[in-house]
Amino acid sequence: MTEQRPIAVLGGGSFGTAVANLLAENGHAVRQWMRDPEQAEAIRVHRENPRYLKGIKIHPAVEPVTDLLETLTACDLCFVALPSSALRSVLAPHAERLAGKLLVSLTKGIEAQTFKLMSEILEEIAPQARIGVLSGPNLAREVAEHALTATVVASEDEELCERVQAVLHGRTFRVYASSDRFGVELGGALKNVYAIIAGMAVALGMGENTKSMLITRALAEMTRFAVNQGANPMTFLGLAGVGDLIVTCSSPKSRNYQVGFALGQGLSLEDAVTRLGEVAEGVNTLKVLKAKAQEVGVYMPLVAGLHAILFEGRTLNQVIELLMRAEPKTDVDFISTSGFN
Ligand SMILES: NC(=O)C1=CN([C@@H]2O[C@H](COP(=O)(O)OP(=O)(O)OC[C@H]3O[C@@H](n4cnc5c(N)ncnc54)[C@H](OP(=O)(O)O)[C@@H]3O)[C@@H](O)[C@H]2O)C=CC1
Ligand SMILES: O=C(CO)COP(=O)(O)O
Repeated sequence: MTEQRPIAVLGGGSFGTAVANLLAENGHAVRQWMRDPEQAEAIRVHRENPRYLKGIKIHPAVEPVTDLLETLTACDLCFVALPSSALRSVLAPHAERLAGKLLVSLTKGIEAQTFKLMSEILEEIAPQARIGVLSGPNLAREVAEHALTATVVASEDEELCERVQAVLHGRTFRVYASSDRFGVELGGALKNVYAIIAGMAVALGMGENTKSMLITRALAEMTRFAVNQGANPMTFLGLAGVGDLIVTCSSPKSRNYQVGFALGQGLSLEDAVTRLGEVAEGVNTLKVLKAKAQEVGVYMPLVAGLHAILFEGRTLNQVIELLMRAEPKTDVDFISTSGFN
C-alpha cells in the first residue's frame, strides 16, 4: 500500500541515501532532508549524491530538501539517518512538530554524555511521537546496489512495525519485525567497536582463525553487557546482533573496519578518522562503553584492550599479550543455569 503522504528521510549521507532510494523504488514519494543546499542542488541536477555513494543513481521520486520544518510538517513517517553526534541538536528545536509522528532511527550509536540510545533521545525530545529503530546487516553501498539482505524494525508499537515493513520490504530488502527495541538498537551500536578490532587484526595479517575467534568472543562480550543492561540475549542471535556483527567485522566496506585497518597499518586515530571522511560511530561508542562497563562491573576485555591502545598509550603487542594470557574462561555464558559460569 502506498503511503498517503511523502515519507521523510533525515540525513544526506550514505545510509539515508540508500534507504531513500529503496522507499522510492517501492513507489513512495520521498523527501530526503540534508543540511547542505549545494548537495541538494547537485542531487536535483545530476540525480547522484556528490559526496556519498558515488555512482548510485538517485530515484526520481526522491526529492532532496533543506527545509526541516517543512519536511516534518509534510510527512508522518520519518526515517532518521543522522550521525549520533547530531541527532539531538538537529531534532530538538522541532520537538513540537514531532508529536504524533512515526520516527524510526537508523542511527547506530550512543550519546556521549548520557549513554542514551538514539530512540531514547527521540522519546525524550518527542514524548508524543511513536518510536522505532531499524538495524541489521545493511552496508549502505550493498543496499543501494540491491545485494540481497534483510533488516529488523523494532518497536513495542506493532502498527509502526507493520507500516515500516509495508513501505520498505522489497525484492532485495527483507524487513523482519521485533518488539525488542532496546536489544536491536544496542546490538547495532555495540558491534561497531568490534569492527574496529577486526579491521586491525586483518591489517596485522592475522589468520581466519583469529577473525572467527574475535567475532565469537565479541558476541559473548556484547551479549554479556546487554544482559546487564536488561536486554534479551536472544535478540543478539538475530540479524541485528550476530548478523550485523559478522558483516561489519568482515567487510572492508564498513567504515569502522576501515578505521581499524588504518590503525593496524600504523596510522594515528586522528589520521585514520580523517582518511575515512565519513562517520565511524565505533570510536565514540568505544569511549562511552568502556566507562559504562567499568561503572556497572561488566567484564569486556576486547573493549578494554582497544581503549588501552587508542586512549591509554598501550601498544598493540602489549594488549594482545595481555588478552591471550588472561585466565581462560567458560566458552558460552548463557547456556547453564547451574552456576557453571
Ligand atoms: N553507511 C552505512 O552502511 C550504515 C550506516 N548506518 C548508520 O547511519 C547513521 C548515518 O550514517 P551514514 O549515512 O552512513 O553517514 P555518512 O557519513 O555517510 O553521512 C553523514 C550525514 O550526516 C550529515 N550530518 C552530519 N552532521 C550533521 C548535522 N549536525 N546536521 C545535519 N546533518 C549532519 C552529513 O552532512 P554533511 O555531508 O553536510 O556533513 C551527512 O549527510 C550512522 O549512525 C550509521 O551508523 C546504519 C546502517 C548502515
Ligand atoms: O552498520 C553498518 C552495516 O550494517 C555499517 O557499518 P559502518 O558504519 O562500519 O560502515
